[in-house]
Amino acid sequence: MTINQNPPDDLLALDCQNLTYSWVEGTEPVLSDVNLDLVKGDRCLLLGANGAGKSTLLRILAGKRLTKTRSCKILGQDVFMNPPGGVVYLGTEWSTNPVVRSDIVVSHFLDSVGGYRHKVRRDRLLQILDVDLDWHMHQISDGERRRVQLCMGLMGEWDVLLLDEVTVDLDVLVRADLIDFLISESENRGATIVYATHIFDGLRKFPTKICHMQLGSTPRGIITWPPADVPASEQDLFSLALGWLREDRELRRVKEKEKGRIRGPKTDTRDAKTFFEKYDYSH
Ligand SMILES: Nc1ncnc2c1ncn2[C@@H]1O[C@H](COP(=O)(O)OP(=O)(O)OP(=O)(O)O)[C@@H](O)[C@H]1O
Repeated sequence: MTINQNPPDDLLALDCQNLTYSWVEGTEPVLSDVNLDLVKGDRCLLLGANGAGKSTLLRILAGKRLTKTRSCKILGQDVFMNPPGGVVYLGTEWSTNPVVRSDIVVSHFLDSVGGYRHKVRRDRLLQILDVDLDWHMHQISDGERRRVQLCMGLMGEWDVLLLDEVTVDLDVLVRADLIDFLISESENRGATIVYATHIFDGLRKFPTKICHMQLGSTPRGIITWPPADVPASEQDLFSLALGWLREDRELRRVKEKEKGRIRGPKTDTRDAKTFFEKYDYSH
């Protein structure tokens, strides 16, 4: 595998150096010395275990969290102090907002967020995402609501897209068409994408870069994908992720054990006995 090194500055879409972040000041950082630099047109897959820090990183890149380190730029601009235009962040929390679950018709909803300004792209996305403009937002499924979110987020001409596992509830056909659309956006317009996901089905053609997020850091840097030194038959994202996540779990266990923390069942069973004595499950 080859590591990406020193891209020219004018090509850099995303430049994040030694980013460190703690949720609560003075506590152990959840992100530590994270490095992520991508050139325009890159499609980067962010891989990591639950809790590794992927969402935290994407939210920081989207300018939603203030960090003390001033080392995070998109298209040459500080993501928090001087946020660049053309950045779209799509996360799962959107669908829990009561507004997007209210009795509003999809056509009105999309117009209210500027859909009329992007009619050609909006109509193309309506096709790809198989969205009915007459749906009512409070009467559609989670996956259908997700498609409306994607249509809303993608209809403008974004330069950088930060996707946080928003394809998990799409059916496989819509997901495959969406992946093709994203690939064409980066190839034809030089748009840059960072995509955090745990699902690797149908992603073979997607990444040009891979970043392994391990317990809040990026020990492997940015890996160019597909790797020139690995035969195509062995370029399996699922196996790669499985190997990395096993390694992460071992490392995490060692670190937690040093702090006296252990996951899973406790060795002392007194609490469990008390629990079963207290509640009668025989009927
Ligand atoms: N609001 C919060 N306050 C404090 N800690 C938080 C908060 N949100 C997340 N964390 C912690 O930050 C760490 C990273 O969380 P994050 O959501 O970034 O992980 P992730 O890699 O996106 O995980 P997943 O794959 O499960 O989505 C976790 O240990 C989590 O417990």
